[in-house]
Amino acid sequence: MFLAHLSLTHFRNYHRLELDFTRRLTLLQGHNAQGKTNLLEAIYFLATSKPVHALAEREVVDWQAQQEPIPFCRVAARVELQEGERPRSLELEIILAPRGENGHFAKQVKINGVNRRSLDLVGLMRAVLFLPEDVKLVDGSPGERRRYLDIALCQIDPTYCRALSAYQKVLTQRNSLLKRLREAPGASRARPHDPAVEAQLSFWDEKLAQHGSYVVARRHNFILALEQIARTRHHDLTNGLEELALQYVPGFNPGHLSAMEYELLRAGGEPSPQEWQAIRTPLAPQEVATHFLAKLASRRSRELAAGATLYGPHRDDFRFLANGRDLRTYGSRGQQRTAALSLKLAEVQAMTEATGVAPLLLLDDVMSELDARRRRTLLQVLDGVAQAIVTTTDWEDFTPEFRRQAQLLQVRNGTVEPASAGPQELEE
Ligand SMILES: Nc1ncnc2c1ncn2[C@@H]1O[C@H](COP(=O)(O)OP(=O)(O)OP(=O)(O)O)[C@@H](O)[C@H]1O
Repeated sequence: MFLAHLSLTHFRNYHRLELDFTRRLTLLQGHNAQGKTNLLEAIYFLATSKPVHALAEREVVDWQAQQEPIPFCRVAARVELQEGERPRSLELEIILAPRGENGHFAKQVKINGVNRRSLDLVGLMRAVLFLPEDVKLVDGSPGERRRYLDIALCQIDPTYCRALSAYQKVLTQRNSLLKRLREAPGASRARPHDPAVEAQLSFWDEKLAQHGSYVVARRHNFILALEQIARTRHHDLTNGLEELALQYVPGFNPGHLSAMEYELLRAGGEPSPQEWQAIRTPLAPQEVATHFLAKLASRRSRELAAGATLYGPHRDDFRFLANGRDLRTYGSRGQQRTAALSLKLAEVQAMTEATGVAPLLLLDDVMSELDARRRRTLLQVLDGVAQAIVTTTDWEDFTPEFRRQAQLLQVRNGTVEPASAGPQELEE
């Protein structure tokens, strides 16, 4: 995968940008608030069709352009998806509703000039993005971690993307049915045994289990694959001091654990080697579906009383453990950041193994937070990636050797120029 050209119009602080990428490694230098993150965000937006921050879609349109009668922004790229393949053009536009009609926008996707759905864009130009705030993956809410898994898996597996979207629709329908039933007069006494109610709920249970079981099995198996790679990365980054483990905590027991093992997992207890073995058993969707349906059937009264779906992948989470301790609770800021970086580096390899094509790696200001050893290890890792675009405020964060190999660009107030006067060492 090679991103050859990027074109931006009215994207955040880029009024207009045409930029060629000429090398495997690109280093973008700029002072604070010049547009380095925005440029990476634009590339990631095109790869995933999702803004970096949930619900931020309309915010990406340049503030100045928002004064125009029909404000819009456009991100386009020319990409070689496979080596030797003809480059494809990908294009994403956000068009805001005319002023006064607040909140509405349209999203338009074109692939090779032809209108397509947003979903068709996902998985073409695959990318992995690391931002300083990714520490939230470790210490933030479960929703942040689920969003991370969904974006990563959608880029790898279109079936996952469809199952997830179907699951979310079914969940909304099922929730509104449960809410209606709870609010109906005499609900708590009569409803659970009403055959019409039973039939309706069974219908939605089937659908929920059908789509949700694929989501659960895929998330579980993906975390197992990520863990294997992340453990090595983390071992290298921490000079062998920390052993990283990832622990998927599904919203119900999908069948690979005993009731006690599952309770221990949810409570965050320290598993024994045998329990770890059980936790790391791969899952098949059919097996998960059976357990999901049984859970829903046995908890029907509870869900009717709550008026909402209480079990399923919308309640999933996962944990980062270093030497057996949960980093969310016990990790220092630096430990949490390193664990998030290990995860992202693992994602690059997992994605390459799953699809046969290496994704684009986007690293925002990654060096400033790492100690000298971690920086050296990261540079070694970058040596092996297919294409990486990396930002920095300071050239000196990167070795002269790295800078010699990289395309050097300077970002200044929404413009990008080749770095004319390179750093001193390079001129020697
Ligand atoms: N929709 C928008 N329209 C115009 N400008 C925007 C928009 N959104 C953000 N900006 C501005 O873009 C500028 C550059 O932001 P960006 O996060 O890319 O900086 P950066 O170069 O990565 O800086 P730092 O090194 O501080 O992280 C900021 O001043 C920000 O206020």
